[in-house]
Amino acid sequence: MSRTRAALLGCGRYPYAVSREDSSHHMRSAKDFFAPLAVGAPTPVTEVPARPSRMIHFFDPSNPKMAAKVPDMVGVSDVLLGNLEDAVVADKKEAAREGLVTIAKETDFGEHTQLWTRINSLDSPWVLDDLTRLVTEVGDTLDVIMVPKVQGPEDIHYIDRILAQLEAKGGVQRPILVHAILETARGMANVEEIAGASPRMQGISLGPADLAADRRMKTTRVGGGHPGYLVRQDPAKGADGAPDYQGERPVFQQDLWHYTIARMVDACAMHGIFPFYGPFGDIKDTVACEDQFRNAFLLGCVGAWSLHPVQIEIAKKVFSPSAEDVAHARRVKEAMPDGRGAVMIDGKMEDDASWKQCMVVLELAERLSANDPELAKMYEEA
Ligand SMILES: CCC(=O)SCCNC(=O)CCNC(=O)[C@H](O)C(C)(C)COP(=O)(O)OP(=O)(O)OC[C@H]1O[C@@H](n2cnc3c(N)ncnc32)[C@H](O)[C@@H]1OP(=O)(O)O
Ligand SMILES: O=CC(=O)O
Ligand SMILES: [Mg+2]
Repeated sequence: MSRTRAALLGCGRYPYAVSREDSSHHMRSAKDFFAPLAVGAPTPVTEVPARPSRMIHFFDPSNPKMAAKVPDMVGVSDVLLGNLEDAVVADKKEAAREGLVTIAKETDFGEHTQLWTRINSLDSPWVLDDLTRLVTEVGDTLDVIMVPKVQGPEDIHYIDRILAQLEAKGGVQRPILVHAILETARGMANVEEIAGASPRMQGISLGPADLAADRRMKTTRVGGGHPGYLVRQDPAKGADGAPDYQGERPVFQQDLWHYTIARMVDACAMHGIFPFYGPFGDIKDTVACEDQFRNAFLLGCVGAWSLHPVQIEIAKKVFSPSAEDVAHARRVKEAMPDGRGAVMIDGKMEDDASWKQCMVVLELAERLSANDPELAKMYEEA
């Protein structure tokens, strides 16, 4: 804040006055960042556990058919998420919440499948009961709470404190982590602060549907590309040497979500949390779904949402490194065991930096294959 503006606002204590532009007022001191926010709450984690989360499979706990499928999806989906927010109609909100409590109590999720929920938005009439009921009843079974329509770090601070209070009340043994959906323009502008707002932050998902609406983008699709978002090749020259504007000109479709995903990935990487692509609404278009997921994977995302059982397999395929990439990474590691220097492999230069790229692939492959014998076999044979 300028001196003049501080004087005009009547805060003569400049430079100590805290302005809205100064983000430091959002932060707790570094020393107490990892202290519990309520007496009796579990100690926050200092590092987010890197559990396989290639797909976050959504189900509606108020839908008996979907609920009945949950036990069979344990071990199939890395994450099962009981959705309470959008897609669950208002008169089913309580049934969905109670359905999720029952599922959490009655299902053995084993070692490899996590249980998440997506609560209603913070301004809704349901969210307080969502949190109170779930955390005190099944808090030890819930791994992550997904918070929709997060606008800024203040939303995470609210969730952080109330979770600590409820964990203490319910005797929850380990902290429940928090995942934010990036689906408002303000959330987008604050994405770095959201990512670093609490030690509970596990990750962020892109929510392309709500984000498109909030930004007033003119697409009615749920994620994926758009044929109208393109660049066109220059016109060829006609017989007279002038541009032939009527001739055929190839067009190249561009990625509508490139900026958003890339920025989200940077915010997450900077804070040691995990980025995810969100929903792909065209369930029947499994090819384009795979393309969208792969774009996100290549840019750094660790997983995507699955809205229908058919999308689980797509995510598994895309978010597990390919056998070819694993084989290449191993060759680089063998050629440069300590990751230093420069070598040629198949006519390509490899050095300290490309060695690190290879380590990213190998570490992910190792982590995933520890839970998945089929994948382990594929990598072994690669
Ligand atoms: C866009 C912004 C967002 O917030 S996205 C996140 C919110 N939306 C959701 O969670 C949607 C979840 N998915 C669904 O509601 C359904 O999959 C939709 C898209 C409506 C399609 O359902 P439906 O027409 O029944 O598909 P289908 O006939 O091919 O289903 C075959 C069998 O599979 C079941 N199924 C369907 N989806 C799920 C699911 N997500 N989890 C578990 N089971 C699912 C169906 O019930 C059907 O079962 P059955 O064979 O009849 O016993
Ligand atoms: O919640 C997800 C979205 O795309 O909106
Ligand atoms: Mg949404």
